[in-house]
Amino acid sequence: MAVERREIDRIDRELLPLFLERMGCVERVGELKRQAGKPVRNAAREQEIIDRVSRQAGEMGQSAAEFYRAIMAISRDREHNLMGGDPDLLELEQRANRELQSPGKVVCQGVRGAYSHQAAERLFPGAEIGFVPEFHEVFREVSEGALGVVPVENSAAGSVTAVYDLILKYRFYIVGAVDIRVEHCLAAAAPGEITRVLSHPQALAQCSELLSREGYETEDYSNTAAAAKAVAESREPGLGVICSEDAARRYGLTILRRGVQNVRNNTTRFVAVSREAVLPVDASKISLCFSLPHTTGSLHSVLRRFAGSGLNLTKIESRPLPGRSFEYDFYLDFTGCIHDPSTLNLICALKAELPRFSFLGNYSELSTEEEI
Ligand SMILES: C=C(O[C@@H]1C=C(C(=O)O)C=C[C@H]1O)C(=O)O
Repeated sequence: MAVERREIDRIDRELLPLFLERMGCVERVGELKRQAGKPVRNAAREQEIIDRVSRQAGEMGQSAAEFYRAIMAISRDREHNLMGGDPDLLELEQRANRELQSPGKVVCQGVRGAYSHQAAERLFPGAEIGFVPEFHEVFREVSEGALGVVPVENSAAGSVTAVYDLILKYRFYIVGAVDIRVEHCLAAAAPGEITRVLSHPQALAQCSELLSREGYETEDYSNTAAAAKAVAESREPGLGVICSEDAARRYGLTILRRGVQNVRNNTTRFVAVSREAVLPVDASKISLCFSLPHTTGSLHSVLRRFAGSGLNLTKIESRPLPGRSFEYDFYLDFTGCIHDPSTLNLICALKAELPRFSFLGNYSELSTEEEI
């Protein structure tokens, strides 16, 4: 094997100067494009190269194409880097507030005592919190300057797709995130036998084991905290509710059982949205969105850029574009800080190359553990 390894080393010694020479040419092409105000990416030229090397490489055609796609992605990143990046993003990175100014109004969906309310209090302690019945109303308030707090994902039930659709529609900035432990309890207006239980269908589903074991009748309600309020007001005997302890206490209910959800670790992630960007120096999570052309490997070629920059992807969600057949917007979270020059360069490159691209923010995430 030693002989072959020496051969490989020799080939690598010959490849490296060629690679560097090619990068030198790329830099000169990049400079000419900058002077001419031309975009970095030239898809037709790249396709020509891919077709040529695939043909010339015979049965290794596919692998050669893959190899050249990687080289060209590296070349484009170099060109973007030399061009200095997207002026709007560079300006935003420099100028955006490093800290959230004292939050004025904070708005969430539901009523007092809802899990959204807990999330808003964790994110913005001491702020004035308002409530609206629907998610789209939260976004409308944000367009008028409020901060919004909305749920995006539950560890058992998955993404809240209606909220992702609004995030993608409005493209406000995400300025914070928090994980809230969803600990349901069974409560009633007074101690005694329960026969019927009100709650949000999600909460009833999350407590299905207890409900069927006890043979309770169930009734859907718009919101867990609103159900708690209704039970407190009705005082109907035998009527119970599945809600948070906080909501039960808030509406003066008697807690009959705690921790009644099927799964012990049930967590919902909330994000804070704002019209204004806030980019703390120690922010650790970046969100962005874009759409992709319907071509083989288009998502892969984007994801490879993250891997190549050593960035860890934590979430990807695709949502259909309204009014188009099977075209999608992608929403992405990854760990990173926009103030890191190589990360900023990657975001600028993606902005220049991807349709419908938006940088949605850079923030830190509060975890449930910090609560205990
Ligand atoms: C170098 C260029 O810029 C980009 C990189 C390419 C490459 O590495 O071969 C090809 C096309 C462009 O997308 C160029 O336009 O030739």
